[in-house]
Amino acid sequence: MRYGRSERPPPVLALPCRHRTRSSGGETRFDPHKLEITDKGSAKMVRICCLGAGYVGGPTMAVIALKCPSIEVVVVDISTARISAWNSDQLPIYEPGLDDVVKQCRGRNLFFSSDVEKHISEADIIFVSVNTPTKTRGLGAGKAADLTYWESAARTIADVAKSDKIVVEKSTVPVKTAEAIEKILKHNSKGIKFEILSNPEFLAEGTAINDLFNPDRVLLGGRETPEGQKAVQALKDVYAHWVPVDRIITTNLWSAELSKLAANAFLAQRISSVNAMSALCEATGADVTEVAYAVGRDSRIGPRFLNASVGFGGSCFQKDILNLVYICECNGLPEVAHYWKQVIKVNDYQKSRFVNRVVSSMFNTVSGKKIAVLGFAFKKDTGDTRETPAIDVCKGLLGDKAAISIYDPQVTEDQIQRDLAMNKFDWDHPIHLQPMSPTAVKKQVTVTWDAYEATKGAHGVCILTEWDEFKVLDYQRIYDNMEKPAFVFDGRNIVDAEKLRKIGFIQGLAMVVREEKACSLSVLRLCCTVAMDSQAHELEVDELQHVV
Ligand SMILES: NC(=O)c1ccc[n+]([C@@H]2O[C@H](COP(=O)([O-])OP(=O)(O)OC[C@H]3O[C@@H](n4cnc5c(N)ncnc54)[C@H](O)[C@@H]3O)[C@@H](O)[C@H]2O)c1
Ligand SMILES: O=c1ccn([C@@H]2O[C@H](COP(=O)(O)OP(=O)(O)O[C@H]3O[C@H](CO)[C@@H](O)[C@H](O)[C@H]3O)[C@@H](O)[C@H]2O)c(=O)[nH]1
Repeated sequence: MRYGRSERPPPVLALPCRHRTRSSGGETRFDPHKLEITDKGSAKMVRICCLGAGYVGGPTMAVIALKCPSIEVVVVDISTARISAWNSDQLPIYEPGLDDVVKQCRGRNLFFSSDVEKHISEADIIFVSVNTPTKTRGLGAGKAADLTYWESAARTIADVAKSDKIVVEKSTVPVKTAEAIEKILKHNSKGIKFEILSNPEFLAEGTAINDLFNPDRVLLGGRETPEGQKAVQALKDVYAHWVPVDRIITTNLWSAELSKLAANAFLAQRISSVNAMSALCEATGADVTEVAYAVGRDSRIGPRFLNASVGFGGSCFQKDILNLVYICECNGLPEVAHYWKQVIKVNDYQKSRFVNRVVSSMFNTVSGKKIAVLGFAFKKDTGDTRETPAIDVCKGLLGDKAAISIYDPQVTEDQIQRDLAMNKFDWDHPIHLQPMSPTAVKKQVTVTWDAYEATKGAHGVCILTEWDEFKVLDYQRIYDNMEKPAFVFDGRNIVDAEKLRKIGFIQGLAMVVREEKACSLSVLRLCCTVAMDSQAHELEVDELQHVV
């Protein structure tokens, strides 16, 4: 469970009491163009319901509630544990600034509830922000998006709706999903009108609140009919409460759906490009940080998303690119599918390259050696571990029989053990539907709440998440308490390589030995090819001898 530091589930609190303003028995009509409820002629508060109280639904709706005090927002979920957590002091996700936003509007115009049907039936605009995992079996397994949760949400909407609704795709979905959803909704509609909009979310975890406050753009796709355009305008009016109108882009439905997959593919492609370059840098003595900087100074390329790393993680990039690959294949575009597949392949290569470097640097075996892992989340400022590269790295090291000691400021032991035991793609299903207890809890893994404890007695340290606190650890203290030779492998390029080298670490921080020295010391070659970084240092011969 992703409950932040504490392993104790948050207390279950009752939903705050609400006073409904809608008069009973009155015929309720929602005019999406005016964005107001007309109940026998009188203006009423707009009601939004969001299905899915996860990393997207929770923060997005909290910000809408904060920025639009005149709109009532209810977030519902089939996981009662998640809803309880949203109603408690310990929110189910860690996101800087989120607590503050929720505190300001929860109980005012922001509510969390398990009563899915009630709130669907009362809402005017329904956001669907449920899981869209990668299919694990059947047609398209391992690539296509599993739309089970989306379809189930659509069927519930169709079943319980009693008035016209705007249904907004917030989840990331394959292009043309709206068409399928329309069929489900309209087939069951009993004369009720549904307008489907695509409004993909571009927030990144760890910066979600800032991203929502100041989005680069808000994308709205709708049908090119008068009704479709009215619905688009209605949703535009919601965002216009705080987003400058020139940042609200409107497109047709299919462009909006595809733009989301395209944006993630482009972002991930930059990371795989720089990671591929990091391999070449290590082979040639170039410094990938310097290369990325020089490349990024070209205004046509830009500096962001060029940090070489142990590989990208997170719930979106891999899933969405696999989905894109599948869509290309289905549309008879194998060359295009192949192109995007390489982004994933390079990412997998980068993770296994990291493991190989650790093992080969440490004299070709980590069996029985304690390896400290600093950082388990897929990036800093989140407790999210979905598809984190740390899972693959730890599994790789465990495969070589290492004893791993993990510290992450936001990830619990329970979560780590579950991640290391879970099958591929299982993590992306609602939490209460995931396997309850991991079948193969790793005895080789310990988890601590302290970086110094994790590194005590270790032979090597792997930095796998770029938490700011790892930059300012007392590395002299860490070194003093480690087995010697002490190795550091920086998978995020965050520590000062030169400083660590002076302390005495054998820096997994890419030490490339000059060929002439290495050839006379061929037995020492294995400790020359270390980690992922940037700086190509010359490893002194006496240091090499010391290592051995
Ligand atoms: N996490 C991100 O940063 C991010 C950003 C942009 C887009 N997305 C996309 O948004 C969607 C949701 O992602 P997430 O990270 O919030 O997932 P999540 O797992 O954190 O949340 C999804 C929630 O939906 C609930 N749910 C499933 N079926 C439901 C139903 N029928 N009715 C009500 N609730 C239901 C689950 O219990 C779960 O709590 C995915 O399609 C994802 O690709 C995610
Ligand atoms: O230069 C970089 C930038 C990122 N990463 C890694 O890439 C992964 C993803 O990072 P980031 O994109 O910042 O976080 P996400 O929360 O996964 O956000 C991405 O995925 C979301 C879900 O679709 C989108 O909404 C966001 O726009 C998109 O940035 C993480 O493991 C990062 O450490 C790198 O290795 N190098």
